Amino acid sequence: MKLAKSSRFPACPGPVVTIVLDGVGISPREDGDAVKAARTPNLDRYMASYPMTKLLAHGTAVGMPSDEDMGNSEVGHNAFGAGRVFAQGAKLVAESISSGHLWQGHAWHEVVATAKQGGTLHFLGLFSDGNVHSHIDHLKAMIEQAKQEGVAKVRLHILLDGRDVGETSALDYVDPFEAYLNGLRSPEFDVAIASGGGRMQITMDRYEADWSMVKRGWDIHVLGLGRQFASAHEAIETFRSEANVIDQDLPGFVIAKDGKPLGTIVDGDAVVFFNFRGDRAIEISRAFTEAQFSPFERGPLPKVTYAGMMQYDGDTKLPPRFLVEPPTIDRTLGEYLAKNGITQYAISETQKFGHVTYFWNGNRSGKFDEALETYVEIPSDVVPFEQRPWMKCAEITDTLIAAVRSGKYRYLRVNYANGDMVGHTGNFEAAVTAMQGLDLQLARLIPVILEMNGTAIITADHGNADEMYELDKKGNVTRNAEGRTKAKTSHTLNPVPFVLVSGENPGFKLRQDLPKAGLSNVAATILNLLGFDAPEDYDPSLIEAN
Ligand SMILES: O=C(O)[C@@H](CO)OP(=O)(O)O
Ligand SMILES: [Mn+2]
Ligand SMILES: [Mn+2]
Repeated sequence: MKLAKSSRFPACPGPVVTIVLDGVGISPREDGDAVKAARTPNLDRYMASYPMTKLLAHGTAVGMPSDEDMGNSEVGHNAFGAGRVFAQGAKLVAESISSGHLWQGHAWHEVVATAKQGGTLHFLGLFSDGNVHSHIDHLKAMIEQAKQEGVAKVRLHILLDGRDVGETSALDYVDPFEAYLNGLRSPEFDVAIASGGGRMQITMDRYEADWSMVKRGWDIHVLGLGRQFASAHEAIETFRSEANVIDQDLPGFVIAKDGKPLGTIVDGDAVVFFNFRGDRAIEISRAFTEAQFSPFERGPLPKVTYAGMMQYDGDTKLPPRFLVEPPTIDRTLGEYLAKNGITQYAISETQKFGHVTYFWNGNRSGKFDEALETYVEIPSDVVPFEQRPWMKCAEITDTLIAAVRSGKYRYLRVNYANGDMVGHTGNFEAAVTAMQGLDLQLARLIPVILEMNGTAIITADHGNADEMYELDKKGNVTRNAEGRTKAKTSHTLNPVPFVLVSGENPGFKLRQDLPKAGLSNVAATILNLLGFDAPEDYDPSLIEAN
């Protein structure tokens, strides 16, 4: 994995720093765009006075099945880190189902065999067609296949979305799904929703930001401990009438009959966690599979056959049993740099820490070279982010500036969570504040990078804060009965900025002949800035020598 010194690009004399503004895209429209509405004089100045282009950050450009699919942090950071586009989880699972490959694997056979010995087959995961973490079609295909293979009892544990799909769309999924289950049910096939709750309340924590979420999920799904309802529909309507929360924040619920939960998880059962994306799947997978486990009190661990939709961590091999082979993201930028003696530094706050480490390195939680790599996590607040839209951007910047000044690192990367995490709340004012907080940090950080003779790349992994209003099919802003705009909490399909901030006469310019450039073109660019030629099969660099 030796990198060739470039004959065209001299190595940047100072550090090269990639700044990922998570969820900051470039929208073609004005209304509902918190990025444009925010007063960001510094970002505006960098965009106006340095070489800038737009990068594709959604759809096939990042390995999603179609160009209707928005981007997300996993596919975005995988593309940054790998310098190439790999078919991603969403696509691999869909293909594995349509080819029938999934049903032929060991994992599926073991799951079905367990259920046919008298266990219940449980499916647990994010219940929408967002295609960021999961897709409801994958769930349906598995239920139908289980029935066909003679499984007698299936229970569903549904995590309500409202983050990758409309903020209050849960019933649009639940109601037709109940009708679908009615069609499948027979004297030989008992299938029902057993528990659920909002994805930001239970089960889907990530990067150990808040284990209490996973504990709440465990109690609901496994132990059947929680507020009881006759149906998911009733639970959703009741919670909505009691508190003004969007789907992702709905509390957990247990479906019960005569006071008895419909589907606790017990010895001899099989459990499939049907999300393909790993960050928010790792903690619950650990809870189901680790014999020694300290993050929370599980009670006696039920002996179940547990399978993940994919293997979520290539380093820890978690979970050991999985239905679809994850993409083989190899020879990443991080690995090349490590093998060529280049020092690296990665920093973010908890909510995005794994994005610049685990996702960046092709879904591996470890390092390539302990001695050459420093990873820093600034603990995130555990509050609704519309209450603290600045999040930890100032603290991240304090620490990053010290790292840049130390001169110890040739290549640094940072993710600022604000545009994304606050964008997901659907709160327009908070998203504007988030962008303004971020702008102040750029004004602190960039001059230090330039003072150290370095180069900064300002970019993003996908859009989010750039569209805060839901649009109808014709592209018009939707309004509720009182005439207020309806919030859009999900990512967008918009491109993202790529700004190259360096000292005078850098010796290179942006190429003009790459109209379809995307996030995967960034890695080769970084290698060129560090004075190396990129590997042959990396997507082309965005710069050319003067
Ligand atoms: O919060 C998340 O899990 C996703 C949206 O589902 O956002 P991101 O891809 O930016 O991490
Ligand atoms: Mn992101
Ligand atoms: Mn996001």
